[in-house]
Amino acid sequence: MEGKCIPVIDMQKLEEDDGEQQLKRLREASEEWGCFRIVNHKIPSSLMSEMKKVVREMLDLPMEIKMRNTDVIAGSGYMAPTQVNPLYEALGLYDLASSQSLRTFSSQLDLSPHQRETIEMYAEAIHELAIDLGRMLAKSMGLASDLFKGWPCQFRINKYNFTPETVGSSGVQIHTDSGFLTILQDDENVGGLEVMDKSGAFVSVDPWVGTLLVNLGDVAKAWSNGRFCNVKHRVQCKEACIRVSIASFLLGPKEEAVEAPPELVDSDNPRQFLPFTYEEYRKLRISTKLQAGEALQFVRSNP
Ligand SMILES: O=C(O)CCC(=O)C(=O)O
Ligand SMILES: [Fe+2]
Repeated sequence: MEGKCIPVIDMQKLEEDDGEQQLKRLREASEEWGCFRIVNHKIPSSLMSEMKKVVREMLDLPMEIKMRNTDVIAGSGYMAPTQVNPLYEALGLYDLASSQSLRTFSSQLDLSPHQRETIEMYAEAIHELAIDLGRMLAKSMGLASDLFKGWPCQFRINKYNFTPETVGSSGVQIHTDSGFLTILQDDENVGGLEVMDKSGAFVSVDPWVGTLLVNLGDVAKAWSNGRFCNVKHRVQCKEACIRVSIASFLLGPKEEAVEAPPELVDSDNPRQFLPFTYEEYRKLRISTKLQAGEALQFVRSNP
């Protein structure tokens, strides 16, 4: 049973004064898996299901409207199906904490007031959760501060056009997420997501309504001086149903470089990565087509 394998973190317990045990679990999950489910988070399930409804409506818009969702940073806008991932398409919104960006996105897609409002509420709640999670991850490493405030966040709304003919084929190729952390609202009915464990085996992630999945990305690996795992994952077509997911990425610092805090560097743990900006790193991943964390080799201190 897959659900047994992915660690589960209770957000409510984490926020309690005596949350030491949960913090330890969080650190272990981040180091061993780079992936965990969160339960008892503050996002109302009604908001999650309303957002999913709105997202489906947006993905059902005609192609010429979806094409208006243009890039703000490299690769942040609409992605049509390609030869590599023919079953996959995505809409994107950068930066979800900016009301101007939300307005532009909504106008480009001609969204209704209700759709706009739902996206705004969801963006606000997810952003708050991402910052909370960042604070807890820092705390789990013995660092207490709001290190991740002001880091931009991006939405990616994914649709997988699975049919009976495509069962067994790939929805999205193996990759790591480039940023610090991802909060994924996966499809509540349709499975297909698989994460790689430390031994290199893929573990299926079963749908679990009302919970959210967290993945740590390449920036988390660099920021933690190699301690956190940037989890490799992919989506496989396992059933002939449309699959929809909402990924919210807390990317990296806007202008400053990604660097491990000095507390995480000592003679036993020398600095593993050179400072780099998130934007440089994102471009590097795109230009090298190295999507599964391999691009980190170019920013290693001792290549
Ligand atoms: O659709 C999913 O469950 C995963 C999507 C994903 O990995 C991503 O958007 O980076
Ligand atoms: Fe991903």
